[in-house]
Amino acid sequence: MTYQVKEIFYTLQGEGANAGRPAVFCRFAACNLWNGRESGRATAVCTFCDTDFVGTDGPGGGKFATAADLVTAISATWRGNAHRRAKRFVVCTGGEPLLQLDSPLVAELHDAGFEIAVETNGTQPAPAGIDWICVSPKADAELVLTAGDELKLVFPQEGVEPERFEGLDFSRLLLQPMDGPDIAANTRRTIEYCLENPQWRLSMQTHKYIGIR
Ligand SMILES: C[S@@+](CC[C@H](N)C(=O)[O-])C[C@H]1O[C@@H](n2cnc3c(N)ncnc32)[C@H](O)[C@@H]1O
Ligand SMILES: Nc1nc2[nH]cc(C(=O)O)c2c(=O)[nH]1
Ligand code: SF4
Ligand SMILES: [Mg+2]
Repeated sequence: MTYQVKEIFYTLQGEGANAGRPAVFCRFAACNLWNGRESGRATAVCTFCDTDFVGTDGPGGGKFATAADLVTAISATWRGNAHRRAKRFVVCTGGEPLLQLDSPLVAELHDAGFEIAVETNGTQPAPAGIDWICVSPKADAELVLTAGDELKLVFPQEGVEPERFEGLDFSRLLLQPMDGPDIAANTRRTIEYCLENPQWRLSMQTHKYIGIR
């Protein structure tokens, strides 16, 4: 299969329980919950997206004919020194990565020594073998991925109480303030929610505050 990738870059994971960990980000093009165009935002299933995932024209982006080709590009983007305590780490995101991340790509990434994380909206099944699954449910989208390493709910979302997700099989429950015009108020509300409901922890988008990608 041909993989369509918006961009590939090396940075620190900014969000969630792995925040601060060096990673190659592979941002797959396209999403099933928004077409990515501003004109379509208001009528999309997911309306608050902070990301440009349209096309294959970003840094390191392109169309990759095989899993091996894509892994060659991801490997070339990793620039950490080898160390016994630090495996190479790739975060597959998008757009919606589970529209494209398949078993051959999982196998090639593992063969190249990568630990694989995914950031997903949870509407698609995941291929076996992914090492870290982060699901971020969207209010109006059916959730099919009900287990993983972290559930990271963007907060607040109209019509969604975090409680809805507490019975699912996730190791960590995280709330991430919704970025946009109300980020200050959303951050205060998220902090207050966690203080009152300590089964939830705060996930900040730290990269936005420290000025990295
Ligand atoms: C751009 S999405 C791509 C992966 C996947 N489509 C998803 O939604 O999880 C990456 C992460 O950013 C979060 N996100 C998107 N827009 C956001 C916003 N305005 N504020 C806070 N988090 C946001 C998503 O919920 C998700 O956890
Ligand atoms: N530094 C950094 N961390 C991130 N964590 C999740 C991201 C995403 O867009 O999926 C992201 C991102 O875009 N940059
Ligand atoms: S599901 Fe993810 S990529 Fe798609 S529009 Fe929403 S936040 Fe953006
Ligand atoms: Mg992002």
